[in-house]
Amino acid sequence: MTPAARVQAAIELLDAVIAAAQADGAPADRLVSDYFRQRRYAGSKDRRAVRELVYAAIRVCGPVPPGGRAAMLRLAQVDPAIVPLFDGSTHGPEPVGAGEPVAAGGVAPEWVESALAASGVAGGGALALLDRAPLDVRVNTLKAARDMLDLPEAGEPLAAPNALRFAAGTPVERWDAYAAGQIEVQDHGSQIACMAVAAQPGETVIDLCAGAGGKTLSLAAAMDNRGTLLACDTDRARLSKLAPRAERAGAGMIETRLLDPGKELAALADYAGKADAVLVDAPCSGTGTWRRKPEAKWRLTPERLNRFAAVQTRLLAIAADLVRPGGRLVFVTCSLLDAEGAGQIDAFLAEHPEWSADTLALPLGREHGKGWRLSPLQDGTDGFFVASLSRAC
Ligand SMILES: C[S@@+](CC[C@H](N)C(=O)[O-])C[C@H]1O[C@@H](n2cnc3c(N)ncnc32)[C@H](O)[C@@H]1O
Repeated sequence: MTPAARVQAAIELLDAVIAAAQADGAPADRLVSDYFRQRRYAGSKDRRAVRELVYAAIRVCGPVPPGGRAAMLRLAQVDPAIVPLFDGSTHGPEPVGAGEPVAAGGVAPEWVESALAASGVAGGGALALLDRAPLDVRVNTLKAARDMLDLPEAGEPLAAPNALRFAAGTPVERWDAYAAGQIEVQDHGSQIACMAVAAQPGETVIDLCAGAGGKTLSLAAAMDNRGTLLACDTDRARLSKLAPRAERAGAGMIETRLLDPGKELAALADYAGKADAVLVDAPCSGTGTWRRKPEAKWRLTPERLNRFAAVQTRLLAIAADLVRPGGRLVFVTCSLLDAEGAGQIDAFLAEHPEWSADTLALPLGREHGKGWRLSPLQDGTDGFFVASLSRAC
């Protein structure tokens, strides 16, 4: 592909990304893979270059752009080398027309930027939400120790005791240590959020929103595979990915339970008031994960945010019924919006006087409201809010 053809391909992909974001369609990485599956003539350098252009354009547009060309013209304002590639060549984009619309810059749609600013995330803190994320792995202590592991590349040891950092794109999933279950890909912030659960061997722990089990596997390692660890989710497809991962990790203790939305407590009646700890890694807007999915900023609407917040409130109440007296409830969202973090905890504590917020002392991050915050700017992690609550005996 010529450089101009790559720009045209990126424009077509951006059109698809913008449409999908507004229709709650496929994520950008899937659209990019599908695009190239139908264009086998594109080589790996072309694919990488087009992908870079697409993601760079998403990062430099704040509000939803009017179209792919407008998004690419915004990128051309930041990277002037792109301007001459609008050359009208056979597979390249048409020359720029007079008065052609250029997408607006910024971090995110204005209302989202305002909500972030009201939550203490503005300026460099907001811009860092769109940084490129490195690749973090967790050494699985059920199978290996960080200091003893022999990997093709030496990773940078991080603050979480089993975390190693590599450059983005490092092919860790092709390494023998990955196949052997000695390492798992997991953001450093996610590893630190799991530390807030303080899961101990022999305990009864419920991961209420386990998804494909990223945090469940970390809990199983902390519990040294001893005790009861129940992984739940309402999404069958996600939860079904956990079993093969658990097998690779040697985490035989994990049980799974598929829940019906609205009937969670009935399905968990055998655990009511019995869990030592319940982790609620709640569904959220994902403002803390824009480093990996920058187009998510265009998916968010005030209505969607309200829906996430309502589900979080409900999940907190469900989790509270599962925790034994003296036990703990850990609430996590990968969002830096207070509506999905500190605000949720304030509302929960106001409604549940028998609960109190614990003081957290995690190796990275800082207090935020009655919980803890990790941020891309200050901690080099995805953005997280974490709170640990205790139920009086
Ligand atoms: C942030 S994701 C979890 C990620 C996962 N814990 C990890 O570390 O990879 C939130 C999950 O909550 C699940 N979920 C949504 N509503 C739920 C409900 N009512 N009960 C349990 N899980 C729910 C979603 O299907 C999704 O997998």
